[in-house]
Amino acid sequence: MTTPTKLVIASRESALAMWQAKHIQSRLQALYPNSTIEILGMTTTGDQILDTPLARIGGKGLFIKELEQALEDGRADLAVHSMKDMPMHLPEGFALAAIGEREDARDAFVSNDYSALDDLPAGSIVGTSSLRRQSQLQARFPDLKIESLRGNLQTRLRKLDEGQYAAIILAAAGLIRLGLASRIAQYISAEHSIPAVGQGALGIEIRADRLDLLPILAPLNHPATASCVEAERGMSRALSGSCTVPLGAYAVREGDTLQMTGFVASIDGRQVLRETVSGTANEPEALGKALASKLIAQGADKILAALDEPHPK
Ligand SMILES: NCc1[nH]cc(CCC(=O)O)c1CC(=O)O
Repeated sequence: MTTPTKLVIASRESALAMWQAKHIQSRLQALYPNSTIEILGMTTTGDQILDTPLARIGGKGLFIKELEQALEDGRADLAVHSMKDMPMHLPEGFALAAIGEREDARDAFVSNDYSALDDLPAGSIVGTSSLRRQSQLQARFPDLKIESLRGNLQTRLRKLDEGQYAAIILAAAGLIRLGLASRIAQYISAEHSIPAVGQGALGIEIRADRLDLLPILAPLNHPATASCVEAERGMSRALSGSCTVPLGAYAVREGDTLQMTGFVASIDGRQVLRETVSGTANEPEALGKALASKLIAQGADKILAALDEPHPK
């Protein structure tokens, strides 16, 4: 392997994306002290459309397309993403070079007035644009009112502080990384709110033909996290999941074994299917598929098909 003279990291410009890019920059700088490691910040379509629920604007690809363009043009060598924002199938010509160690994967309850979900009075307005969070929350608390909440982390916190919501639900990982863990009133257990596929993990994307980068980036891969996230993505792929369907999966690795829970729900949370599997960490994708098959046997395909039918508004 030749040590690179220069590496350019493409990143979105939100505070969290920049934290993630700088984290990878300092890891690379420590590995390759004689190289120049730069960050190329850019705005994506997903950052610009802030008033529409993600499920309606077509999902995850919107946050990564401009970064992939920079990889394509050679303006950047690698792009850093939250694995949660990565589509289940990368566009032709791109590949994941590494998956970094997972931060806390749980969802967080953030409120200025209440210290736990159980304390919210009936009718309270909770902000989230995630169908996954919405369906799991409504299943437990049918009397809460869910309202859309978009924007980067800072924007979402500001909207909470302005009083539009009694509480909001965010990924704990983002808050922790930005030094905002003190805003978390309650960590919601993965039992109660199964996290999004890949939540809390970072992905390093490259152009598929840049084989030269594989050995350079390999030390950034965290094998235990990678097997968990590949298993979760395997389930989602088998159910053709995107952020337009209420679905989640969470795998934990112990030794050579993965233990994994997944769910599929109707948006109102009235139907929630949940299954658990465990198996070898060597074949994570297959384990994810096995979990999907168990969910399909329970009727997951019918729930997902119903989501495709036109519904009001
Ligand atoms: N969808 C936006 C997004 N992408 C990644 C994170 C959080 C950090 C992570 O999962 O790595 C967030 C914010 C959130 O869900 O609150």
